[in-house]
Amino acid sequence: MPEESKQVDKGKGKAAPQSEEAKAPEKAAVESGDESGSEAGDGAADQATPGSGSAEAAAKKKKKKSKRSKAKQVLAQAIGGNTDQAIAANPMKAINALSNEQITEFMSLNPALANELLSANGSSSSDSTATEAFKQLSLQQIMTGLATSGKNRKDMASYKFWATQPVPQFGQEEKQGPFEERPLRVQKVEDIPTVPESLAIDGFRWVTMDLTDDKQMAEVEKLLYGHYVEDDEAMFRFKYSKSILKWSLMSPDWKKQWHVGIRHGDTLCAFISAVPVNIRVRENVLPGSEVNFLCIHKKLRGKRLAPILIKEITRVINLEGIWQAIYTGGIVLPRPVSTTRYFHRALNWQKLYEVGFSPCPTNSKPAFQVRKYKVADQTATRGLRPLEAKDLDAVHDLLERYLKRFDLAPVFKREECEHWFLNKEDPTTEQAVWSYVVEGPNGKITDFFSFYLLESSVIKSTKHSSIRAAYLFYYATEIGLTTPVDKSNLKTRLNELVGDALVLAKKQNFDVFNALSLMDNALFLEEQKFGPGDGQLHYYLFNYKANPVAGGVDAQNLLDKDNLSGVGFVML
Ligand SMILES: CCCCCCCCCCCCCC(=O)SCCNC(=O)CCNC(=O)[C@H](O)C(C)(C)COP(=O)(O)OP(=O)(O)OC[C@H]1O[C@@H](n2cnc3c(N)ncnc32)[C@H](O)[C@@H]1OP(=O)(O)O
Repeated sequence: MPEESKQVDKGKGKAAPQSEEAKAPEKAAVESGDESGSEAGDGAADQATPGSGSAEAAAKKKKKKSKRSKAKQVLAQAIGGNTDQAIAANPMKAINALSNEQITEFMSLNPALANELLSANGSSSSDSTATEAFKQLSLQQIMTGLATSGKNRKDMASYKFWATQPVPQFGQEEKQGPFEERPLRVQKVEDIPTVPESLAIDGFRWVTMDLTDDKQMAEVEKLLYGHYVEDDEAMFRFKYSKSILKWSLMSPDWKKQWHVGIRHGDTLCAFISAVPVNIRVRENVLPGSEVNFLCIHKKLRGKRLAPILIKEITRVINLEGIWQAIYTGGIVLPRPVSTTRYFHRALNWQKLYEVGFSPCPTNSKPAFQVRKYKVADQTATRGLRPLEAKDLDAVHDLLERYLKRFDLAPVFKREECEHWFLNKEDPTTEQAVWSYVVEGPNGKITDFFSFYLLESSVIKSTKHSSIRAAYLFYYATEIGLTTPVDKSNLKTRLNELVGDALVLAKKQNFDVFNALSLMDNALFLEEQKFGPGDGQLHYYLFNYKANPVAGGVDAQNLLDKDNLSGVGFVML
């Protein structure tokens, strides 16, 4: 495994320092085996579960069983007596009886039971150190683990809100191969309430944010700046500037009503948003929405405000006659349609090291790491240049054809391509997106790629206040469009293009280049020195039951270079 495997993943919902999994994938694979024993698998991870029914599977099952009973022994030792009865009688006591070491051991031996205990603990959690440590471990496991394979999720009864929503539920997986994909709930606009659910808490009120008003945009920026997604150790937090927010939240046909806030007095303390997008799931195109920027002020966490916000954004979207949505998250909810993994490529290794983002591998030295991540001074692809307005028709056409390679992808109109990819020179706003095309000798656009800026605040460093991260956005190349596709040629071309993207990002002073395991990325991530992060990004569809889509990683969470990914949707 690459030595940068300890790198903390700062992707959305991301998390704990990983390392063990990356250093010893075999070990992680065993530990992540389905402890429940009863479920044949759920969701996306079903795609690659070899060996079931074989002697190998029987041996695995036996090993799991023995781990499960070992885990119970740990618990039995701590609380004494009959473990099952003791847990049932008092789950809190069972948790509190474990020392931190025992918790660690228990978590690794039996994450499923650990999560069961945590769920049983529910909202009545006390502040005891053991419980907190346990909870922390469990959440890390949830956020970094192989979610859809069954153990890093709560049991369905604990998803009190999500159990009521039109999303595929855990425990109701189809075992019989591909099924007909369809909406889960059919409604009429006239049945949708025209007013929001009452907040019923003194001093709180619903607001529609007017993001054309600079002051209100600044309020959203401030809320996210202080309270949006952080890593587990609270070292980094996503930092969306006003110009990036404007780019994200005001795409073609955006609707003011879909920028929903809650105020306490005058203060904006919660937010959720959506923009319209056509979502293609295999052959069906759904007029849909992309939901993002769900954020609740830290002081209001754990009060079940998130379900209220989600219901409200659903209502305002439904009022437009739109019934489906796509959203992503680092946490496991019922039920991902796909699970992708974050990868990171250092561009300014020294800075990433100084802020604690990239550790120096034990067998290496900082100087070596700096050298390792040095990129060329100049790009190498002939005909490569920044995207211009005159290229938009060609890029629209090329991207449309390329995205057809994937099972889950947006269907962009030309004006959406313009919005998402064309940088409008404006000295008063920060540039959000960088796009490049390759123009052949005959003037034909043969390739296109883009990346966008997302900074993270560095919360605990005195030396640096933020990390400038480039995120790989959409790309397309004619070389991927031959019939049949020549994978080896595609791999060579993507390596050339992404190699140049790294050079361009470095010139723009980015510190790190991030990408997920989606699209055809498995063809270049390792070659371009991207290291696996510890975060996963789960893709969800609201009110649509779809067969799993390959996320570009296999059952061991390793890049799946053979099957690549069916995800062609890049979310901000
Ligand atoms: C057709 C139109 C449909 C439109 C809607 C489509 C769905 C859109 C869905 C939203 C897509 C958003 C995409 C993004 O923006 S992902 C980014 C999410 N934001 C952050 O991580 C920022 C920092 N964190 C926070 O602000 C809070 O912790 C949040 C707001 C995340 C939860 O606040 P809090 O910690 O105070 O929790 P609660 O007590 O109020 O509520 C607990 C309930 O909320 C469920 N929960 C927790 N986190 C998430 C999450 N990320 N997606 C969906 N549900 C989530 C949780 O399972 C539990 O339900 P259940 O387990 O009991 O069932």
